[in-house]
Amino acid sequence: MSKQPDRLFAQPLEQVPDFVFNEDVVQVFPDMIKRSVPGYPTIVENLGVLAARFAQPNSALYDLGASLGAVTQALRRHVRTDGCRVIAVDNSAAMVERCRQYLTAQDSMFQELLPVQVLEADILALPFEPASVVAMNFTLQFVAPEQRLELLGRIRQALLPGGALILSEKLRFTDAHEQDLLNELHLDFKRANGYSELEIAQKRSAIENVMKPDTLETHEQRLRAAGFSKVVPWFQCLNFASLIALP
Ligand SMILES: C[S@@+](CC[C@H](N)C(=O)[O-])C[C@H]1O[C@@H](n2cnc3c(N)ncnc32)[C@H](O)[C@@H]1O
Ligand SMILES: O=C(O)C(=O)C[C@]1(C(=O)O)C=C[C@@H](O)C=C1
Repeated sequence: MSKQPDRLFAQPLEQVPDFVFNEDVVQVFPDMIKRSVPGYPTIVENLGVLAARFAQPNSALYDLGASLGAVTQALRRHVRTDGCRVIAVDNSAAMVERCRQYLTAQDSMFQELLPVQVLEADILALPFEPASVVAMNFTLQFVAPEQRLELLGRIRQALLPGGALILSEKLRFTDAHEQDLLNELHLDFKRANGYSELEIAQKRSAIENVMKPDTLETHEQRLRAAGFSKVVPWFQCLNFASLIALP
């Protein structure tokens, strides 16, 4: 994986453009996400552990919004169920190209990894195959809010009995005090990871139009409306959480 440090927002920009997952972001992405999302390494590794419990023989495991394939790798490290294969999907050409390179390098180093297919596609337009595990790690927050329910409904339809959707998201809070506290603590996390006030402020303007977090209650209600029978939060670190949704 690229070890390049994230300095994308270190210099003052006259106008901060909306955040896009382009080549510049790809170069620094592993460093950016680890220094920006509290608990990210724990979530990724345990996604593999969780998936191993829900994986059904001869089924697809999806990694939606795979970026550089960190979750795909965790699935391949932990799932040992016969006949499973991973389908990693992302609509950023730059991400997909680098993801394929990383996965090919892994394949040449390790035997017995699950087969993987990397698709450059929009998850909003993708017909899903029957699947036992669908992982969406910090991807739904980038989908337009009015399209989220329909997407979750299609995922629910594709899920096999005994399977699960694992959904990780940044959260928003209706209680103003809770929102302010967790937001401030998240900024402290970024500061502790070496981001300057300028980097933090410019990144915030870059993502505020493209990333729209929901409250935990909105997630739970929408997952139910999409046909999921049970929603179990399994991880939260500050304002970032991960949920297991059962069909
Ligand atoms: C925050 S990153 C996900 C991080 C990754 N899952 C991980 O754990 O390392 C969000 C990813 O979702 C992708 N994405 C956003 N909207 C998408 C869509 N409609 N279809 C496919 N991919 C999408 C972006 O290109 C980006 O790579
Ligand atoms: O909330 C923030 O400030 C973030 O930087 C979060 C976040 C994310 O949750 O995906 C946003 C964009 C980058 O992909 C990495 C992290």
